[in-house]
Amino acid sequence: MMFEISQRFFFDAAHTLQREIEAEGSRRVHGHTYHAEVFVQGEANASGMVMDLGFIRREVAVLRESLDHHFLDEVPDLGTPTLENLCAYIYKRLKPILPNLSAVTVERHSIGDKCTYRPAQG
Ligand SMILES: Nc1nc2c(c(=O)[nH]1)N=C([C@H](O)[C@H](O)COP(=O)(O)OP(=O)(O)OP(=O)(O)O)CN2
Ligand SMILES: [Zn+2]
Repeated sequence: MMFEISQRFFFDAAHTLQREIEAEGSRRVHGHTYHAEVFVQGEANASGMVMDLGFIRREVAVLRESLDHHFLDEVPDLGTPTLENLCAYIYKRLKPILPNLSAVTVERHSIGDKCTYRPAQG
């Protein structure tokens, strides 16, 4: 049987964003609380687990340090601090440690924005 387990976390960070609409506030330095979730797929092993969620939580905590209370415009390898690039950044950081990482979501609850990155199969 195939399962998908996940771990949620949040981080607070500042950024600027150049936009064609609603541009004024976005281009000034401002902050958000981002809510992220990482998903790992697989069969359950002899212990009845796809993977110990404690292991995922530990790796997420290390990754979180690179984002929480940071100015996202200056985070190396992130690029323009959009939800899309945050998903890609988290995926690229965790994939080598979590080979069965199947998706990453990042959202801003305050405004209802959400992005999901799920790599193409194959
Ligand atoms: N495809 C995307 N579109 C937009 C993104 C994105 O990441 N990907 N991001 C934004 C803005 O950052 C988002 O709408 C928030 O706007 P912002 O000016 O940063 O803040 P607000 O004051 O509008 O929201 P609060 O969270 O209430 O502060 C737009 N499009
Ligand atoms: Zn913003």
